[in-house]
Amino acid sequence: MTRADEPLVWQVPAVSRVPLAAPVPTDAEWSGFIRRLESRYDVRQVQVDNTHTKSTRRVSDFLDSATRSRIAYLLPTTPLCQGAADADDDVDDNSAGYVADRAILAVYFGPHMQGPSGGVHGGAVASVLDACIGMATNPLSQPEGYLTAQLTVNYRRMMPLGSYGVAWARVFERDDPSRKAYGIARLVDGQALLASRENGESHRLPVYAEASALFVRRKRAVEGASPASLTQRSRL
Ligand SMILES: CCCCCCCCCCCCCC(=O)SCCNC(=O)CCNC(=O)[C@H](O)C(C)(C)COP(=O)(O)OP(=O)(O)OC[C@H]1O[C@@H](n2cnc3c(N)ncnc32)[C@H](O)[C@@H]1OP(=O)(O)O
Repeated sequence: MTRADEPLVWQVPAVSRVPLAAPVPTDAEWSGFIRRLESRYDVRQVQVDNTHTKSTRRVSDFLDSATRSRIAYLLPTTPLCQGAADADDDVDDNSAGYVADRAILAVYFGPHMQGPSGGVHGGAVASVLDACIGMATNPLSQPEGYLTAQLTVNYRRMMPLGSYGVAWARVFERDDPSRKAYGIARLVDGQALLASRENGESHRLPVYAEASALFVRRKRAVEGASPASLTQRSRL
């Protein structure tokens, strides 16, 4: 066997596990965190159909599995724009005209999202910011929905592994004739955010990353798709 025929063997040094700042939250801890966000920010968690049995599924499965389901999408209870559905509307009633233009995405960055030693992978951070702006742009996951055309991420500080992240996004411009929507998002430490809110502090929290994005609406709806199932529609 010549040297060229030898199988390539990667010499990977042993990697020691980085101790996390906070252990992976239990179900109770995670839902407690989400309920606190809901009450402080007048938002409600969107219940997504993640059963793989319906064509209505619109949840970002990739993020759901990457975070081991420690991810939550939250929308304002009071839409900013006109045409909001009445709070008592039936779930199937097309959720008429709900335009949020804002969204919050809560996520726990666990060991499976490691990038640099002790820090969250930049791709994971970008995905979270992208999904958050996507949610604000198209909160009902309409089938003729928006796709990311451009995403720019500014990484300001390394997000430590083992932290609760909260991203908030805002759509600041929609140009319907050209099917464009422009949005921004920021990622902060979720526990620091809640603590400052609950203590009535007004100083600005450190931003770990921020993004701006251009979303473009598809020309045609995707075949067979319909709006996402919002099982707690009446709470929005
Ligand atoms: C309730 C649900 C709960 C769960 C929620 C989970 C939320 C998760 C959310 C997850 C979200 C994750 C989201 C994802 O991960 S989306 C996945 C990643 N993105 C993609 O795959 C997109 C791929 N690209 C395309 O499909 C097409 O290129 C698109 C659709 C984008 C445009 O192709 P289309 O043929 O339709 O466009 P057009 O040529 O008619 O142009 C129309 C206008 O747009 C302008 N333009 C177009 N492209 C660009 C560009 N790149 N930069 C700047 N400008 C651009 C263009 O100049 C024109 O403007 P004007 O000249 O008229 O002024």
